[in-house]
Amino acid sequence: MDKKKTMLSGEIASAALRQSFVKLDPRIMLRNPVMFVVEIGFLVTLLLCFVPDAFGGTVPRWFNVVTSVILLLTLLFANFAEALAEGRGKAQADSLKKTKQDVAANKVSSGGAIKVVPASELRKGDFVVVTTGEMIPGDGEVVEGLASVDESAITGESAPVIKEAGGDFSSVTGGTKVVSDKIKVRITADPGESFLDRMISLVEGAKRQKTPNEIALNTVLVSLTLIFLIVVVTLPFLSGFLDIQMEIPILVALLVCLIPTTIGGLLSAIGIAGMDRVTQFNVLAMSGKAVEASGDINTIILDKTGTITFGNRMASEFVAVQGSREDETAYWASVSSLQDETPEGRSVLELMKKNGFVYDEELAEGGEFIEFKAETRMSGIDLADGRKVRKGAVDSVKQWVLSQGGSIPGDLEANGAAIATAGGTPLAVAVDERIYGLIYLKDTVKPGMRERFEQMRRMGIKTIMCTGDNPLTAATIAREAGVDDFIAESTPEDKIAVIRREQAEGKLVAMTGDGTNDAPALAQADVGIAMNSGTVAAKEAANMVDLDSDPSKIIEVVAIGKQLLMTRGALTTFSIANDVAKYFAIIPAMFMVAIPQMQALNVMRLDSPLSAILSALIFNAIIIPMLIPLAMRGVAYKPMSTSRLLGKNLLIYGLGGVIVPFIGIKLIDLVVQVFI
Ligand SMILES: Nc1ncnc2c1ncn2[C@@H]1O[C@H](COP(=O)(O)OP(=O)(O)OP(=O)(O)O)[C@@H](O)[C@H]1O
Ligand SMILES: [K+]
Ligand SMILES: [Mg+2]
Repeated sequence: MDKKKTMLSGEIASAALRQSFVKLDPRIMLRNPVMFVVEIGFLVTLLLCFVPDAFGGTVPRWFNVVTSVILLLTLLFANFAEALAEGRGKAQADSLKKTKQDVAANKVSSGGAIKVVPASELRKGDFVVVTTGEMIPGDGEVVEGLASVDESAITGESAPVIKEAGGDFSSVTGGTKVVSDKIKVRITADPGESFLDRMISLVEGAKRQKTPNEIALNTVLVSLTLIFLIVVVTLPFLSGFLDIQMEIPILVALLVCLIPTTIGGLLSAIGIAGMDRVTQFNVLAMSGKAVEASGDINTIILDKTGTITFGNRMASEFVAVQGSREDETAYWASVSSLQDETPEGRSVLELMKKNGFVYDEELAEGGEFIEFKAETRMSGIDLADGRKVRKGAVDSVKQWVLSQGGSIPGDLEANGAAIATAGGTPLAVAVDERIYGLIYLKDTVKPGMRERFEQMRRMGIKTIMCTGDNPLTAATIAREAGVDDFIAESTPEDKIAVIRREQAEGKLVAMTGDGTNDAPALAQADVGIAMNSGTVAAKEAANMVDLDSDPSKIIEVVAIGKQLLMTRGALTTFSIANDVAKYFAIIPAMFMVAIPQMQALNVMRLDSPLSAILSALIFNAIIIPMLIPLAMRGVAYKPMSTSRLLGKNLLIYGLGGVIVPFIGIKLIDLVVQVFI
């Protein structure tokens, strides 16, 4: 495994080396104005190698040659950084493309007959049947049946997952394989628009666009470059008054040393590597902007079930209320769940069997199934004989019973509260105007949640748990998990409202979700992470998809985003501090010959003007490859508030940025003077 990895990185490195030359194309270079200026400088000194007196100068030819070589290396180093950062994604895209071979699909025609067609002919709305051993030919939703599916081609996770009709686990992805059973799938994506297609273009960086942050920083870098360009261009005129001759190659060297080449050369590598870190973490970010936004998040909205708790809310007990028996409660609980395909619904039937209670399955025949909806918080069945059976959130069922003229058993409230205070979810069971009892749905808080939320607090992030559950259960779980705030009995609309409220206060909000009812909120959030196991609607609304379907990963995504922003900030600080130091190395050297008093400014005691300039230029070049590992890996990150982080980084990278070049240039000067 390890061997394969190193071989791969060897391949990536050699491909990146090739790319470094390809990227010298001025049309590509133009996208990075700072490095484009270096390229122009390189062309000027290159010309001087062949025509030394093109501008009437007297600089020795060897100096032009050496300067050209250093400038070319500077360009190649910057290109190599970018190509290296792009490399892993390209390699991953290649392996995904292999998954995307054209498979045969069993298309169900309108008459019901099955016809084998190439997957590329499938369109949105088509139906296909997939059985054991077959590849799922396109993205879609299971409309019939249940199957275990091997999604390792996409998620890298080898354990198969269960896909079934109805509920939040119905979406399937083209390119994954059915390992047992049979499902009927409604295709939801046209060719070329599938998840796999999107994933390929994402990891390949084909659609990579500069993020708003990058554009802003780029503008600053271009402005700095322009300022130094003006300074350097006007320098010969100024020095003309002092009767000092300014040489073109020296001016080029000065310009390159002064403009922010370090960050200019590493900027795009930092962004690509940040996105790559998210991908390696098995989260697909639809844009670099989303990754950056996650670094600035102030508030995280999490749902309770499945995020903070394990989420396999299982019926664990039937609790009768005044006037009913346990077996009656169990009986009606089961009838209401006969066609309820949610995990909660199925667990009711399982508990029924386990406890040896019996129910009449035929009772449901001819009845009308009432599907669970987050809005109503109830599910059930309208029987053919006219009786209406419901189970659901206690409050909702109470309202429903009251609206039909029924009354509420005296001990319902207390029994429900007992379950809720223990962290469970009580579901009331009712037939027409009578409430029979409660179903105790059990769920547990995932281990380590408290520590995670503590970490978030140290980062200055507020956590809000939004749950459809009742206030008592919500309060218990919120307390156990240690979230900052919670909202109970929230509908999908409430989730959007919370997000909007936070955003109105100028906060950036992240949220995770998996259901169709989460889709609007996922779209409203600045960072919306959908679970890969979730519905198509959720995945389309979100700007990230977690392939592992682990909602608590949002916490690490935020950390990666923060690390990206910090790395960029740290290297920008370092780069600009560097340039200041180089200024002091070069300027005295340039004037030293004509004005001996300038020697006082030669604080670094560099050997000669030419060696001083060359040393600064060499340092300017090699600092780029030396910082590639840091740009790719990101700076070390510990959870703390943004302002403290900023202060700490300014100290390390600002001060370091001033000191390192003095030492580096002095050392290089010691070597260079041997040769000249
Ligand atoms: N299958 C079901 N039948 C009837 N009622 C249900 C069913 N599933 C859940 N409920 C009730 O509806 C409430 C809302 O459930 P839902 O799954 O929508 O919560 P949510 O908004 O997703 O938040 P969370 O995931 O944190 O619970 C639950 O608290 C429960 O009382
Ligand atoms: K520079
Ligand atoms: Mg839910």
